[in-house]
Amino acid sequence: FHTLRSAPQRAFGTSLKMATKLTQDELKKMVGYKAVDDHVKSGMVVGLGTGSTAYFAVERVGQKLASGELTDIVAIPTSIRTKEQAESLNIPLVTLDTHSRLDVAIDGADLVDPALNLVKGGGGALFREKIVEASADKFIVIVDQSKIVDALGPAFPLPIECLPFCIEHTMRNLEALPAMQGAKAVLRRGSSANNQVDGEEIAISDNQCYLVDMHFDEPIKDPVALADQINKVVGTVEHGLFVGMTTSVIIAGEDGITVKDA
Ligand SMILES: O=C[C@H](O)[C@H](O)[C@H](O)COP(=O)(O)O
Repeated sequence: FHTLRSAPQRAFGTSLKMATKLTQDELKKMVGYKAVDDHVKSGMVVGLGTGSTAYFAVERVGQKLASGELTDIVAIPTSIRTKEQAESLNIPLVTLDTHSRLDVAIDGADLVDPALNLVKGGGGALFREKIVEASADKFIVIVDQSKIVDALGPAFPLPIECLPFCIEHTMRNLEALPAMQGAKAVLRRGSSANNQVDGEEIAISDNQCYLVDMHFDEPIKDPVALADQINKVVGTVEHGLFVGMTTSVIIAGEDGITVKDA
């Protein structure tokens, strides 16, 4: 997973300062555990996110099921990797085909703006994340302070999952969208948790699709318009803009944990 994430680079300005007190993993664990402790109750249908932060939420669900503190939980994973982690923890799994409504979904994010809009998909899991999280009554986002930005855009590229067929044509059409503001499309290469291919091979998503990362020089002015325009490009499957979906964001910062509600 970490190697797949290496394609888009994030600026870790604030987090380096925090790391002198708590490591990045300790911060991720704090918010992952808190999200489960605060929002997951026995009997719920729970969406399990993907990534290095969501990992700790999945771990916590597994712990609480094993101890008997939680019972009668079923969960829906948002990637093959999360499915494998959940199975290793004996978390009972179902799918959207049998459970179309979830009580809660918990996941990380690559960027969070002041309106709690997100960029997701740095780990390539955005389609399964979006279909699951759009079906949840509550969507809880867990991040460390480094993911909080004034506006989506330059701090982390926007991933778009696309069908492989004539990918260069689709990339040109994405670059030409008015709300794309001249962002440059880059086909993601390198390892993926799914196909375990290293080097210059094109990264393949869990859905056997390609990932195109849109690199912005300036803040995205209108995420709603951009999401709408991307959805109309033939050849795209889903994009990493999660607009108007967040219920709460739990943030680990140098002064402890804060919660922002939508
Ligand atoms: O595809 C990956 C997901 O959208 C992740 O939730 C996102 O990339 C954040 O991952 P992490 O918690 O590892 O920074």
